[in-house]
Amino acid sequence: MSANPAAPSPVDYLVRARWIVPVEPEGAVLEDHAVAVGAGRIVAVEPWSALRPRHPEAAVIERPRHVLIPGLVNAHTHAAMTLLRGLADDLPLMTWLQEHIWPAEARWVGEAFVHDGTLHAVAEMLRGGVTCFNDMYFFPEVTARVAAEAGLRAVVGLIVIDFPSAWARNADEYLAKGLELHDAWRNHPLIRTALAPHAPYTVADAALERVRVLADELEIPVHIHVHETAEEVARAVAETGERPLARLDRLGLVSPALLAVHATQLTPAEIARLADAGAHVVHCPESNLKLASGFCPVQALAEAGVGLALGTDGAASNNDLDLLGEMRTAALLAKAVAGRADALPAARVLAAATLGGARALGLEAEIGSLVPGKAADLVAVDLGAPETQPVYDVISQLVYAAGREQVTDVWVAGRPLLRDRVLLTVDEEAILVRSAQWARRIAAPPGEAAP
Ligand SMILES: CSC[C@H]1O[C@@H](n2cnc3c(O)ncnc32)[C@H](O)[C@@H]1O
Ligand SMILES: [Zn+2]
Repeated sequence: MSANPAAPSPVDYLVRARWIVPVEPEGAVLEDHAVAVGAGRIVAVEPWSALRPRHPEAAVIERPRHVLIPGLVNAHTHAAMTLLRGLADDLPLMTWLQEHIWPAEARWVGEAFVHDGTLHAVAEMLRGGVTCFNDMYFFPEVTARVAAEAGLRAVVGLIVIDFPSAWARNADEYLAKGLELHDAWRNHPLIRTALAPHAPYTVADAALERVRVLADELEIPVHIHVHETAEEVARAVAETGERPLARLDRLGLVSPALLAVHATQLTPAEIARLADAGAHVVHCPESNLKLASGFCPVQALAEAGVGLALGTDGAASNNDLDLLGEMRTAALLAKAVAGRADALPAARVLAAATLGGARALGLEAEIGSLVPGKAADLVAVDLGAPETQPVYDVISQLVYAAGREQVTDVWVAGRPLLRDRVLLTVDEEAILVRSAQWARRIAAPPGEAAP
């Protein structure tokens, strides 16, 4: 595969790996191939024996025990919540949110919290092979700045929620500030925006209508928690007679722009409607399991042709930002839920964690697979350790046996951000010091200063 043979593009370096899994076509495995990278883009993915003679001057990065995959796309998270990891565990969603997380956020969330928490998340995600994350949190301009400075991609949520926070007082102000943010970052190569109304139960119709109009006008995605639990749906039906997804549909939000996060409660008619509309579901299996929220029917969604992406959710409900691990959980859980061992096979779940996320975020032309012309967002995973040997099937090894600690190198737009497990653009030690300081303050009893 080459970009355009008539006009050869300049090549800066070649990454040669034992295996390359380009994700397009799904399930393909290339042995002893290399990716040629020029000006931050993939110029070619070809056998080493063909590529090297054409680019004898190019620098070479050899990864002889590794598989090279596209950067992972974490399609739903709240990055700054790394600072609340482990604060409140073993609770159901609404108790967790209302009695623990929202009070903690009301007390602690500000620019410094979002800066330090997001930086911590960026370090964790890069070390796990995530090169793009779709975020929903307060102070999104801080999230955008942290991601841009670290050099990874972020889709930053223009959040809306019907309660005041340190960032905005009401839906009008959330949206006004979101629009400012959208304008400020519109030409940045790594940062995009999405409208991010929190959930049907926290955003009124009037604001959701404005979200729909803005999404159409700006041509950006709409990212929302929906049908996360049976309780959410039952309460909406009891109060309004309408299921939340039906309400979103009535307001014009069920469209190709929709990222429906969680979606554990779906009737066959709702699955058909999501498919018909071209909407996307973001599956967050570990958060759903931990909060006992329910099971997303991924096999039924796949059979209906609904686009599937994968997310970790925040570190306060997961409790990690490990998308490689999330792939494994998703694949295993799908089998248990569908009662079929062939549900969500390894190649399909890898596609969900890469191309599926890229598609949901409107970034398919740019990222999600190793195809000439796309950005060089690459991840090398070392399969040489005993834990991942012997190798019969590389993709199965990656999904069912590999751990994120086997990610050795990460490039975004051709720029190395992790080399031999060392972060190159963020100061890991300083992050850990800051996070420990936050934890001491947050854990201190109210009224007492942190030790
Ligand atoms: C408006 S900023 C995002 C808001 O969402 C909260 N949150 C984190 N995880 C979940 C979840 O699984 N369901 C619903 N809301 C969640 C987070 O704490 C922020 O307040
Ligand atoms: Zn969430």
